[in-house]
Amino acid sequence: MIKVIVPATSANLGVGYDCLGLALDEYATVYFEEIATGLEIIGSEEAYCNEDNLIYQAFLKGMQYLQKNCTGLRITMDTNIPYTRGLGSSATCIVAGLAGANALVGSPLNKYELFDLATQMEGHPDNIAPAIFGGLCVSFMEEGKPNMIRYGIKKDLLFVTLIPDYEVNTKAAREVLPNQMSYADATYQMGRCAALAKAMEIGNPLILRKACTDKMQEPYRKHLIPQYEEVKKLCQQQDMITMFISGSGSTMIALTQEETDAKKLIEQIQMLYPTWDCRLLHATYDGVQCEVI
Ligand SMILES: Nc1ncnc2c1ncn2[C@@H]1O[C@H](COP(=O)(O)OP(=O)(O)OP(=O)(O)O)[C@@H](O)[C@H]1O
Ligand SMILES: N[C@@H](CCO)C(=O)O
Repeated sequence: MIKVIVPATSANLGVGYDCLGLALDEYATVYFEEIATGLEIIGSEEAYCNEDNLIYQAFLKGMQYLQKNCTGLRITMDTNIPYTRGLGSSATCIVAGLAGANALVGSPLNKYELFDLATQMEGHPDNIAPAIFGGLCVSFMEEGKPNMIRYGIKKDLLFVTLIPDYEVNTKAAREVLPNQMSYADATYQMGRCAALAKAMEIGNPLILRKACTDKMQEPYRKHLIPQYEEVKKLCQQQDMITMFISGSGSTMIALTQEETDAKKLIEQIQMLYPTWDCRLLHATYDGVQCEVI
């Protein structure tokens, strides 16, 4: 049996639309076991217990790429990563399925080959890179192939993760974005994106605060999160370094270096929105891990 562990990821970090992504210390564990025949899926929501399951689709893609077959498969999933909330659940499934197939046939593929295959499925590399390599990844596409470089993350940065009780589907959240932006806005964005990555690495709260003001996607997507403005105001009152939409939402992440401030914000949000799931997360350097058990 193969055991695969994949971290949750937060893409964009405000200004890094489709190119920045960070691995967080919340994980999905997926077991792959070859069986005599058929497909068994355990631990996923009922709606995903069929052949359309994204983990299974990625597993099939991996097998097809490796030109291998499997008689039947049991997939068992144990996850703390919420679906369709902006914490990279789709990337987790894709990476798990491909890594599971690879490990089942003796791991012929390296992480860069998995990165390429997984990005083909997800369509953009920003969640896939940290799900595979861990840490803070800057990625870009060249001639249809993903490339990435990894930054460090200052250890004391805390990610206060506020998960609403409703979904925001990535496809829908991409449809609300305009097709073009001006040179002035592109310049605004590039400077902040480059500065943000370095500021995360060295832990510079002043630059993080200024750099994390996005013009490319948050102004359009905030309308999909009715509590966005209220949460943002609360984060400012609580002196959080910054707050951004995680991936395509609905999750929002506030950044702080003070654990007491993080806990206070969580208390306030839980009083206001008792059905939300609030977690205090940290960055992790652990990308996907596979083990034969
Ligand atoms: N446990 C699961 N089993 C099967 N499919 C899943 C599972 N979790 C997520 N998915 C698939 O991933 C889709 C969610 O992907 P989507 O990109 O909308 O959200 P996300 O990856 O959680 O957020 P983001 O990309 O913004 O970080 C679901 O509709 C489903 O197809
Ligand atoms: N960069 C992606 C992340 C979500 O998959 C987006 O914002 O649409």
